[in-house]
Amino acid sequence: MNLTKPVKNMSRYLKRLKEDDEACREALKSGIFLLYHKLSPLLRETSSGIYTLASLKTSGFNTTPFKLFHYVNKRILHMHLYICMPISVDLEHILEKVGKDKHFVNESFLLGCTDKGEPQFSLEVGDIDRSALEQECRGMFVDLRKAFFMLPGPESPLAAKGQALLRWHQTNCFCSATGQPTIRNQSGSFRVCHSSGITYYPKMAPVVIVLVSDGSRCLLARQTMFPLGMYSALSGFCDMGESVEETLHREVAEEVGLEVKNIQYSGSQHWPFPQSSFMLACHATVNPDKTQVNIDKAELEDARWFTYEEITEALRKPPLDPRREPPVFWVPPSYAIANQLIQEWANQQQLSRKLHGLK
Ligand SMILES: NC(=O)C1=CN([C@@H]2O[C@H](COP(=O)(O)OP(=O)(O)OC[C@H]3O[C@@H](n4cnc5c(N)ncnc54)[C@H](O)[C@@H]3O)[C@@H](O)[C@H]2O)C=CC1
Ligand SMILES: [Mg+2]
Repeated sequence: MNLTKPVKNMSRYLKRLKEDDEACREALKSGIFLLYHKLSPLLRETSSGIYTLASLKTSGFNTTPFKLFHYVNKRILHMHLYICMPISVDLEHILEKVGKDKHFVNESFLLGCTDKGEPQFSLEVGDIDRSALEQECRGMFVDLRKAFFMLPGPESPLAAKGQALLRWHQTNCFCSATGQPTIRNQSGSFRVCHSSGITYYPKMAPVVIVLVSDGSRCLLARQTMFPLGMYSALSGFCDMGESVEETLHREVAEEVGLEVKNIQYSGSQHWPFPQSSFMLACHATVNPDKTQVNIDKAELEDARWFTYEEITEALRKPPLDPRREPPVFWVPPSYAIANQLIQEWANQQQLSRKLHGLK
């Protein structure tokens, strides 16, 4: 069975790998592996100075994305050209060199599939000497928060998913009912306690994130732990049994003392921080004559209404460069769903301004 051939029905194929241990072990032989050291993903710098997730193979060939830059409307678009480059050493060989048995790859977890049908896995190598491995793999392990700023857009969610799955398995090795070890299936889609019969599945914590508008301004807030100058949309974890709408009303009332209406769903995103959050993004409005914020100082450092002009200027700013001073006011980068909400709000404002003959 050649598992690297393009697969017509990717979802069915992945379902099979998730559920069938034998098929998953077979897929490992032709898989692509993302390595993590203490949950930090392995990145590689390409010849053009761009960072990418280092993907290793067991078959002696390595897929390396090469990127071209393209300017459209003053925005940089990354264009990926995937080419197959033979590498002198493969993952099994590397693992052997750093003292690991080649069967160590069986400890990987299934992440998904490339669009060419190649199965992707994440593997934690935390007990291996970090610098020896970095040297062998010609890459470096980078903290995920930092990696998010370095990786091209489409690679960040994959890096996040890989970390989330590894973290979940690391923290669910024992059954909370019996204290007995839990055993994973080959793909890592669940763990079972054979003593109690309980099956544990990887979990995400639902979080509602909402951009509140008063019609001409939007409300952004910052927590003390945010990077200097960054303001984001309001957010909060769902309590047990709550609907998205209930969480949204409660969080806005708790954090800024406002009453919202006209809730509109925008989109969702898996977010690896603080553990594994499932962000549900919405827009909502307040009555324009009831906009006085009453900040809960235990949760937020500040919350302010921002004008269309302030928002469009913040959106125009280039991605944050960690080597430079952060700007006085900036919004979360494009890989965060908060940015999508802010962008949508700005587009909506632009449209209604045009309709009213404003600039
Ligand atoms: N991707 C994005 O665009 C954004 C993502 N976020 C994420 O949303 C998360 C939640 O937003 P916050 O305003 O901080 O939530 P929040 O307003 O509910 O406050 C956090 C507090 O809630 C409690 N809590 C309840 N359930 C929890 C759980 N399952 N895990 C952790 N803490 C829990 C803890 O006491 C914690 O200190 C943040 O940690 C952040 O990573 C926040 C803004 C933007
Ligand atoms: Mg909050």
